[in-house]
Amino acid sequence: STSPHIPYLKQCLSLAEQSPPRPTNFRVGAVLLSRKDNDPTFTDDRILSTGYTMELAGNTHAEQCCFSNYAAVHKVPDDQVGEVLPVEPGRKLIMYVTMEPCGKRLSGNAPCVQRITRTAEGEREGIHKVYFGVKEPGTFVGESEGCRMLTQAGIDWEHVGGLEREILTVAFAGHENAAEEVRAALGEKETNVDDI
Ligand SMILES: Nc1nc(=O)c(N)c(NC[C@H](O)[C@H](O)[C@H](O)COP(=O)(O)O)[nH]1
Ligand SMILES: [Zn+2]
Repeated sequence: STSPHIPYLKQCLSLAEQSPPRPTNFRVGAVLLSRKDNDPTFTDDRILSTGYTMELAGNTHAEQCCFSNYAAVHKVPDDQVGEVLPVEPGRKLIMYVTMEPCGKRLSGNAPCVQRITRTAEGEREGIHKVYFGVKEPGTFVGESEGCRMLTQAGIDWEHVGGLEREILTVAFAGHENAAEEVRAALGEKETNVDDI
């Protein structure tokens, strides 16, 4: 049986496919939900928001749009989204993203890990756990920092395998040599001539 996380990653992948292809980033999709504790089949999940790369104006990331969409619905500025996310006993806030949240961005804009950690303030736990389908490839920032930074902030995370090829194919679509980058990111060795 497939993991119960897979349908959510597939929903994130559908979101990512709506992102305009660019050589300067990855096409990513994100879903934010509230989950009841000890609910192994996720029957009582409540979707709170979704987002995809460049859904909103400017050089925006999927996770950023997901939070920004929620903040807009609740009529607060983006940096106050933590104050309007639901705090409900016996429920946790969960984020699904096709790709590991960024710890550093070439543009210098606030990385998504920072946006995630900032949802916790005072009594509010904020985001409890992040599930993603691939670690960030080294294309832009080399060794990814996202997971280490989440751990440092006390936020749990988990890589859910099974959709890597699909997720990377969508993510790299705007890149010059997308197919080769997907293969490299999948860790497939180049087949050089003397190996044939
Ligand atoms: N998790 C994630 N969600 C996204 O929506 C997205 N576009 C990236 N991409 C990560 C990549 O590291 C940055 O896109 C580059 O570092 C360029 O930085 P900018 O995006 O221009 O700030 N990562
Ligand atoms: Zn990001």
